[in-house]
Amino acid sequence: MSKFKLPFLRKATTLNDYELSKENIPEHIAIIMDGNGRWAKKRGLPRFAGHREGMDTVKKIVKVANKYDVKILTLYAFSTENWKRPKKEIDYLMKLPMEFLHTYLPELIEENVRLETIGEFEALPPHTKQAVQDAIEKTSRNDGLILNIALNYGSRYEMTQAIQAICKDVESKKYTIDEIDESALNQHLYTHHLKDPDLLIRTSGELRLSNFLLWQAAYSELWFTEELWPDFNEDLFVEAIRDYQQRKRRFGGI
Ligand SMILES: Cc1cc(N2CCCCCC2)n2ncc(-c3ccc(F)cc3)c2n1
Repeated sequence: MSKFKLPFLRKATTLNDYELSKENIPEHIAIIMDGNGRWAKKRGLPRFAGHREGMDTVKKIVKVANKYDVKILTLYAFSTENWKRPKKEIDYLMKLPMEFLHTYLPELIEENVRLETIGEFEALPPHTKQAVQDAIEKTSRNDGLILNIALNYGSRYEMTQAIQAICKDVESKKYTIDEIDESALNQHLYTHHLKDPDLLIRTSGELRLSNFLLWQAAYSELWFTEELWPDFNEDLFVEAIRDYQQRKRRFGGI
């Protein structure tokens, strides 16, 4: 059960006791899928066993997001900081996209899911790029859930790249310094075509954003759970949405 249960809420025997209001489903949910290594360690398994179990949870949660009519699901699969991990682990992780898509692309197509990615795609290994690019093309005409995978993604890098692009635009007189506003920065982010996340979930009890969507999550509702990503499930997903629906969203107003 999540660590941050809202005390005034009626105690539910099961999450199914709560009706989710259909009209207030968060359009964009972003998830930091944390706790895979700890999941494996708790079971005396190698870390890659946690990543593999975590990949199965991705498949489950994509289905659940579709079931509750979420429009965009952004998943933090590999950060720019993850290159510091042991080579063996990186090599394993860089094969997961191919493995996921080899078994699950037909189902993504069947479920009308459109695959997208954010991050420095070109720096990924050729086999990873090939598998993902192929799946992006094969799902590009789908108009259902957008499954947006953050691969080699880092928010600070994303923002510095955007600032450099804006500086070049000013140098080339595309616009003046006074015309630089929030939308100018938005337009240069990987997520320029997506609405900001309404709800950001992080598993495994860590209470940090870890360089994920730092600009985009400025007004996102944050929801944390002690559960490790491989143990994340539909009940927790529904609990996060129900908590989101209970909160007043003010966007800085009163
Ligand atoms: C690098 C990496 C790691 C990865 N993990 C499993 C989930 C837990 C977090 C880390 C490990 N998963 N899970 C799915 C993908 C994926 C990537 C691209 C794509 F088009 C479709 C699926 C993935 N990619």
